[in-house]
Amino acid sequence: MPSPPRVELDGVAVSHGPVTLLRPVHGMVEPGSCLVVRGDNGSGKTTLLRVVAGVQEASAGQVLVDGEGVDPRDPSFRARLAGLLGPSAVYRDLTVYEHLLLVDASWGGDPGTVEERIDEVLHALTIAALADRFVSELSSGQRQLADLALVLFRPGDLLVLDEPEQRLDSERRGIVADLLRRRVEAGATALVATHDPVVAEALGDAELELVVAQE
Ligand SMILES: Nc1ncnc2c1ncn2[C@@H]1O[C@H](COP(=O)(O)OP(=O)(O)OP(=O)(O)O)[C@@H](O)[C@H]1O
Repeated sequence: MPSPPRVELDGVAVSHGPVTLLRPVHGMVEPGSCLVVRGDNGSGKTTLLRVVAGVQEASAGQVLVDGEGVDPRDPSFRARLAGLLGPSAVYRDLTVYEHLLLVDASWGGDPGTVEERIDEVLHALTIAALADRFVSELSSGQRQLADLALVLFRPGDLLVLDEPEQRLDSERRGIVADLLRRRVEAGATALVATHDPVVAEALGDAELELVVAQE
């Protein structure tokens, strides 16, 4: 298995005309570590994570993953990335279980063990009882847990997670923080934006504090 990636934030900045979304950010996320991204509302956490995941372009600077620029269409980058950037797209008529089957098949998971692995991730996230429910009919917190299951089911070793604790009760926030910590320890590099000090403490090897741009 390749080692987890090193991520370099090399003066990454985003603006739209005169509006600054993200002031220049410099930093390094070491392989197998978790960078927690903090900052007030509007400081650019989501924007930074979107640039790292390749869904938004930087207007200055660049993100380097193992020394290479991010290309969201490159199959090897896509295979590495496991991103939570807002609610996932879902099929109205597929269950939680069926969505996980789809993700696993897309990334070449072993069909012989998939049932067991789905059980495991759903139990770990406390949503085993929801396996046969439509994703589109879950409560907002249940939906967040299902979205996390879809992310964790990808084989990627670059986790880019925007407020994974959003809409979760305090017990489940702890459970999610522990699960993510274990995933990093098993061989992943993570960037996680959070407003939750408990999640930040449990997960972060380092912190990056963003500051709201003054126009
Ligand atoms: N599509 C967009 N067009 C223009 N400005 C945007 C757009 N998306 C975000 N912004 C602006 O960019 C800045 C950073 O937003 P961003 O969502 O990255 O902040 P954040 O730190 O994630 O905030 P929060 O803690 O509220 O989630 C804000 O001033 C926001 O208004």
